[in-house]
Amino acid sequence: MTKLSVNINKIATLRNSRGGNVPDLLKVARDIESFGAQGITVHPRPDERHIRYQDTRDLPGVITTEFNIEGNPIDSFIKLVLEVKPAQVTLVPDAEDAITSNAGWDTVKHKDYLTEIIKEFKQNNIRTSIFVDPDVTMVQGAAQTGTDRIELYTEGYAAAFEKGDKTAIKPYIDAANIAAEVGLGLNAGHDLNLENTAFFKQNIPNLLEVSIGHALIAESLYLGLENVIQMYLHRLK
Ligand SMILES: CC(=O)[C@@H](O)[C@H](O)COP(=O)(O)O
Ligand SMILES: NCC(=O)COP(=O)(O)O
Repeated sequence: MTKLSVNINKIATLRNSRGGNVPDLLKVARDIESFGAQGITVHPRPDERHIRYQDTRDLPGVITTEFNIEGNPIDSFIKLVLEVKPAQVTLVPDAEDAITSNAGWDTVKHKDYLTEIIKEFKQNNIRTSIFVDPDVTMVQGAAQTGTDRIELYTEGYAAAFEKGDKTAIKPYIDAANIAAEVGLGLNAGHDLNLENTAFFKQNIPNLLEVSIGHALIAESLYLGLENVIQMYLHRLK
């Protein structure tokens, strides 16, 4: 079975846009779990434009499924993760000014750096995952760092799939096979949605977990809008 971890960054984006507590991030996280999702993912960025560091501290008090914290391991992030002790930390090499994550790690170039950070997280019983492109060398490099898992960066697959190009799955299959060979657990995420997730799951062996946020929240709006408009119309009769 592949677990679904819902990334709630976009709920925080909406909340922050008005400065109050609507929608209530903690309530949404609990609801997501009660609807069956097996995990909650957050990606606190240094500018706290969506998830705030305080959200990350508050969530473990209300959620009961797997908590996954993603981010670039700058000092404040490392400190936060060691304080919160989530089930899993996913290391992502995103620049501070990036709109969203846009590349995986160069696990060969950053081997020593990653090895040191991963060791510290693992000593604190936190499972580690590294965000990587579907590149065999990068997967092999990840194995050298001692990480438990990798997360395959699926933006390339999602973009090609949208254009009708299903051959883009090929490097992901190769990467998944190498991951299994070298003993790495496999996660995936970025731009997965209701259209492209089933094909990905059907073709990728040993897929343990996907984290999905942006599309899932947009789809929830589309699929919920009709119901809510009817409820308003009823009140306005
Ligand atoms: C690591 C990754 O793939 C990202 O999708 C990320 O977690 C989303 O972050 P934003 O919500 O800031 O775009
Ligand atoms: N790790 C990927 C993630 O958490 C969600 O990415 P996206 O669905 O918001 O693109």
